[in-house]
Amino acid sequence: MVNITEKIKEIEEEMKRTQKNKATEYHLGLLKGKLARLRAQLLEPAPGAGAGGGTGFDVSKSGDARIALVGFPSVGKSTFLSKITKTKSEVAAYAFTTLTAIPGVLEYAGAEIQVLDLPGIIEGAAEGKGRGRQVISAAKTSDLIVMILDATKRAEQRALLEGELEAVGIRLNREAPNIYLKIKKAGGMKITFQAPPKRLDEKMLYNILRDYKILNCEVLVRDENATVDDFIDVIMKDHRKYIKCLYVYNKIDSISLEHLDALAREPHTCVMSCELSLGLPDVVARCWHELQLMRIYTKRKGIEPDFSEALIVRKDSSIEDVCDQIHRTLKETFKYALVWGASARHVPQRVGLGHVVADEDVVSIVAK
Ligand SMILES: Nc1nc2c(ncn2[C@@H]2O[C@H](COP(=O)(O)OP(=O)(O)OP(=O)(O)O)[C@@H](O)[C@H]2O)c(=O)[nH]1
Ligand SMILES: [K+]
Ligand SMILES: [Mg+2]
Repeated sequence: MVNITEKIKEIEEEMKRTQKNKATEYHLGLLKGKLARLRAQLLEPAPGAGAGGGTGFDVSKSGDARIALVGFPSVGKSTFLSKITKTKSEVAAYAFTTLTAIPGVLEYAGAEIQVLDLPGIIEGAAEGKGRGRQVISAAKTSDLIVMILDATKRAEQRALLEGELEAVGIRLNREAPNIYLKIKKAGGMKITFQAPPKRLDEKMLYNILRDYKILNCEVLVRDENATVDDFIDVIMKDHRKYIKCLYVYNKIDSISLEHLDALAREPHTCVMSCELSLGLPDVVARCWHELQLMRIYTKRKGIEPDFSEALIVRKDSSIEDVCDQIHRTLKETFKYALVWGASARHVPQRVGLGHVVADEDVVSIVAK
């Protein structure tokens, strides 16, 4: 493991030394590819390795979605968990008060959202410092990362943390690159660009693919702005996770109004003071919004819909997903469904399993 860390350092240093220009472009691209491969290796648990591997904490998923609280020590992660759930996680003024993952349940809009309070991570977490790798593995399993930041600390903390998450393949608030890659058994490499690329060329992709020992494949670059990093992300797609992130600045009781105002205007950002219970409902509402969960109400024939209890489904869910939520075997006897609400073209609309529902639709399933 030490060896991989050293190799990573070596490559990072070589990249720093290498001037960026047309002549070094290919070499830098290759180094980036190597770096990505080594970082992925670092995250594989070593054979026979016990704790400290890339396995996260032993907390099973529950509820409708999972939120991970990630941040440096003593920013107020545990205080936040204790405020928004019934779980009490230990709070103290010293770093590393929390040593493992503490799950709580946030009840909101009829949904149960699991919130994981995690140990603080420090610089170098991605390389295995502290419990960093375990924390990051846990974050990787979440539907939303809530990055808690200390409003009284330097502005760089945010970029530092993002860097740690990036290094292990987490991509925050981004979509997978629009590049198609199909690995084949024979036929050589076929590289096509949908529009003239601005930051890539065929030779560069060819070199990187060869370095990854991918000799037979089909590539279609659909995005003219795609970069080498995007291309490496596509090759490494099994090690990449695209997760939403909400940045939450805590301790605004201790900063000026001007500073607070500037922080609150950053994208994907909320501000709060757990100590003064300021801004908490807003943070929770933003979490709900970012999770993009939908509430579906069911209705039996001849009876008013049941608005007291919603089924919680993910964004873009279909009637099939709704059936699966109700009962494992329901779709076997499914005949059609009637839908009232935003997704219905006329009410009620008669639809099949593939119909995509909208938030707060009312659905009545008709069985064979
Ligand atoms: N001023 C101020 N202090 C706060 C606020 N929220 C939490 N604190 C204090 O910050 C300190 C750290 O809080 P914790 O909740 O233990 O922080 P943590 O991020 O869970 O820390 P670790 O588990 O050690 O990583 C405690 O002394 C809290 O009382 C706040 O809104 N304002
Ligand atoms: K603490
Ligand atoms: Mg804590």
